[in-house]
Amino acid sequence: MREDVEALDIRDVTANWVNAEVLSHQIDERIKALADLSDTPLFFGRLDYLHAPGADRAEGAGGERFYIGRRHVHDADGDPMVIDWRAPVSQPFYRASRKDPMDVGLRRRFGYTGGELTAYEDEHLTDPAEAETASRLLQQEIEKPRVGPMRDIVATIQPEQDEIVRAGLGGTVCVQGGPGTGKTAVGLHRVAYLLYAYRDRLARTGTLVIGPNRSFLHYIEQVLPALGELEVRQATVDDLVAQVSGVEVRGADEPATALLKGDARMAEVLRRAVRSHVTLPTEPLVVVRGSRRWRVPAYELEEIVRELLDRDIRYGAAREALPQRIAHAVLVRMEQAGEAPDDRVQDAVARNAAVKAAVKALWPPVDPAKLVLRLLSDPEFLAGQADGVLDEDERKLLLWARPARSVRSAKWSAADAVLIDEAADLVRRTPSLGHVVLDEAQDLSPMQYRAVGRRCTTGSATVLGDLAQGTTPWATRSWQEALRHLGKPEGVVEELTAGFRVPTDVIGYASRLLPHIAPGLTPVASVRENPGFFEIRPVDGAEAVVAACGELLRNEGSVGLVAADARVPVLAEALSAAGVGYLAPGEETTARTRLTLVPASLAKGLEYDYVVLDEPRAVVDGEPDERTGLRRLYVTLTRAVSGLVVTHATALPEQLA
Ligand SMILES: Nc1ncnc2c1ncn2[C@@H]1O[C@H](COP(=O)(O)OP(=O)(O)OP(=O)(O)O)[C@@H](O)[C@H]1O
Repeated sequence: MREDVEALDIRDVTANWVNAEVLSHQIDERIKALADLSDTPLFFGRLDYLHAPGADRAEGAGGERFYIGRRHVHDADGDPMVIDWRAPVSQPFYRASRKDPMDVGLRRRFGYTGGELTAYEDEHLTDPAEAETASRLLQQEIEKPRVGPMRDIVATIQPEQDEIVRAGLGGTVCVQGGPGTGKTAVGLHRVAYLLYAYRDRLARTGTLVIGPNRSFLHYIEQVLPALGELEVRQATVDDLVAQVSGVEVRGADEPATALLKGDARMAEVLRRAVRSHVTLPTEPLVVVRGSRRWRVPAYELEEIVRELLDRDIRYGAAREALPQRIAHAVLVRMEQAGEAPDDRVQDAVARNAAVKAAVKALWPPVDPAKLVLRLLSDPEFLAGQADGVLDEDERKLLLWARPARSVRSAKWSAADAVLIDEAADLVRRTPSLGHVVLDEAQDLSPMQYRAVGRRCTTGSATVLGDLAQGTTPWATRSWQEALRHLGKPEGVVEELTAGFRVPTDVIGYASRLLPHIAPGLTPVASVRENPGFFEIRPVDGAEAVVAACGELLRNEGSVGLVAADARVPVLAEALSAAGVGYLAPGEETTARTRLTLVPASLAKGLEYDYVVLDEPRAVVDGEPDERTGLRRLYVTLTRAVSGLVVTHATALPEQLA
């Protein structure tokens, strides 16, 4: 297939050089998408249907056999050899069961070792004599040592995951799932599925994956390209709002201030602040044209302004409509005086200096950043807009101690940028994408949910998160509430509880924290057969922690040394002193360097084959309050795939007892 594309000769088919450039770009992209990936086999499954799908199921009608793979492959005649895993015909590979065989007689899974076909496994779903067995290949896949960035899971997507992956584009899905239940994997595969099933629509509107930080985005960035999808944008919420707000984030807020700035009530304050720029007219408007003067009385101008204020349109759109509305009022007067003005006259009146001046006075332009600057600097302005919404203490929290002089010199915080983004949307509607995947959603503030929501107003979203892993002061308390802030109250909440990452003993230990951090959540049930390696080791200093890393590095796979942010420098020094090389989160492991030193604040969403967790007490104490500390600890305890060593010199938090 690649050779066919490479051999295309487009010299005679393009009318001009622009067409030729566009076509040759498309061909390059196609060649890239068809690249061979070493270690990635073309197919991983086979389905033998009892009848040809879609055909008459009369007795004697022949069955059909399909190979299932990462992408569609056809032979020289154009006949399919491998069916894309996302095609409807492939669905039984993930969903068929003995209870509902979906017309499949045989399901075969292929196992590979380094790209070589080394095993297969058959299920005769309609044979009553065959006993149900767990898939060895699935077990092997899950137990495989982890190295490098995240991989796709197309060969082993589980039925409950597949339901989410293949949910239609129309609806918003929210997935609550404990650590390692495959939320990120499911979200990424869902994008790939949607791009397949709704290619044209999404090609126009676009898709976006939102993650918590750069290192996380690096960790997941290769999954979609491996599935042949190269066009999906990945960003953090901060990246998104930075683009619109145009301000550089150089400041930080106290937790209480950040909490308030992220509160949904700020949206109302901003709405009022934007609208406060509109003034109702007190003077009539006089337009001079030639020898005639046309007068629109103040009460009529007021009607026009009020009507625009009542309509559900953006401030900027109303501002653009206002000159024509006024011109129309002038035209009515001209007609009453016996003139016959046409559209051109109306346009000319709309551009008349007097009309322009009136618009400027009645409905002045609003600069979103300047507006937020004023709210945070001017106590009287803030009090006017926040009346009945924020009390006096709250308003004090918002006001800068030293008011900024200009947008450029202000020390904007991340939460300020979100406020500017909200204000910008009040002035001009944010364009909507077709689908947005929001990962680690539990850490978003209501205002951040709104920022994400306005990027998919006419599209849908996949929201992924774990209430127990919320570590911000504004962490999500309920998914229904989050969906409301997102503007998708009709979104459906699903729960995943089967754990694919963390070994039984380790998840059992970490789950002791659940009653303290998220009572009511179902603990994760590990599907790994290997109980994993788990040890709690009292140590007397950083050297002993480094020694524990050394021991674990004797195994295959990656090792993560996870520690409270404040302990990272000490451990970095100890590692260097011992001559042990290490990476930062998101950097790719190599054969020589398989150890990553992970600050607790960046551990979320990542995983390592073996983990040394340094000093749990320090992880808890590194957070402003105990519940957040215990949640951070829960995150750090649940990063290991094959084994965990907890090292500690001070007493462990009593909640782990
Ligand atoms: N069906 C599956 N088959 C094989 N591996 C799977 C499957 N589902 C998930 N995994 C693996 O389990 C690990 C955890 O998945 P993932 O990171 O998506 O979980 P998560 O729920 O997002 O975790 P966290 O809450 O920690 O962010 C990954 O290595 C992923 O590839």
